[in-house]
Amino acid sequence: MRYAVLVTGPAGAGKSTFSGSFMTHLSLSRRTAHLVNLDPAAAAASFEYEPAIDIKDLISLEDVMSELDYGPNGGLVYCFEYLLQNMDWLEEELGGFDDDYLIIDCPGQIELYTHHPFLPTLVKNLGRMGIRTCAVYLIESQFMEDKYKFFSGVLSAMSAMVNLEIPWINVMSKMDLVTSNPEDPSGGARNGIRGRRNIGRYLDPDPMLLAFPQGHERSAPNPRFHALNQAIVQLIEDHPLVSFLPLDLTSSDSLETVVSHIDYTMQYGEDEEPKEPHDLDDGDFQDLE
Ligand SMILES: Nc1nc2c(ncn2[C@@H]2O[C@H](COP(=O)(O)OP(=O)(O)OP(=O)(O)O)[C@@H](O)[C@H]2O)c(=O)[nH]1
Repeated sequence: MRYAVLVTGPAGAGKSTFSGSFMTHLSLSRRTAHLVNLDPAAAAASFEYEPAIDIKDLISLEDVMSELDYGPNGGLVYCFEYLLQNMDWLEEELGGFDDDYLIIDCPGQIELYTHHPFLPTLVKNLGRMGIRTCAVYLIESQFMEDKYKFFSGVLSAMSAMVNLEIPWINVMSKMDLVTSNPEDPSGGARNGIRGRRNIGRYLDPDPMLLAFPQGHERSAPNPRFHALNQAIVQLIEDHPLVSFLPLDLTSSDSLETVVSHIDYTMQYGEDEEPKEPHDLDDGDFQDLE
């Protein structure tokens, strides 16, 4: 069985940084992992590890824009259409990786997750190739600075989950930016981000945050939107699909927790055969001593 984790989320959410830390974590746990870059616009410098498979070897956004005169968004759509027409390329590239973990770093254009058919089609193709896939959807902790921005993040996560229909984990990234002082009377507002004492209402989104606007946090929304806000509250209450795992990359325990959830969600290792003694190398015996 092969496993793939799609690392998704809006631009700048920390997908490439998380993918790099995830790679390091798996390698320290003596697990074989490979990075796959699915962003045709990604700069080589954005990767901590060189991708084993890179969509830019098939097609790059830069070439599409210069040769076909597309803009960046139309160009990205063209690149994904091209990828889907050339799945044999991906299949061939993936052919050499048996029994491995693939970390697929995706582009940050939100429309790719919410309404384009590309990722669902890609996931179907990965399934056909015997690759079990789950998605990690990152939004960054700065979303909690503004509850309207935060709920827009919750709704886009929900929409992406419904569009992809695969095992799914939502992650609140960059938690190192959130103040850790529970006694802070401003709730961390002085630092621009709410303190940890309020975090629970965001990690497990409390729709009531939206229902009763607090005038001092931000100017109250236009009354014309009250009914809309109520409807969103109702939607989130009736369908509590989204909750977030906090990710603080300065803490190895935090990363370990997120990786354990990913393993569990993908049922990683359930189909592995027990190792025969002759499959073990010297290092394995040292570990057992
Ligand atoms: N403080 C902090 N900064 C982070 C963390 N993760 C990423 N960043 C910073 O956030 C910025 C964006 O990070 P990336 O990993 O490139 O984000 P991305 O989602 O891959 O970006 P796109 O591919 O452009 O969508 C960079 O400046 C990172 O250094 C984190 O856990 N904590």
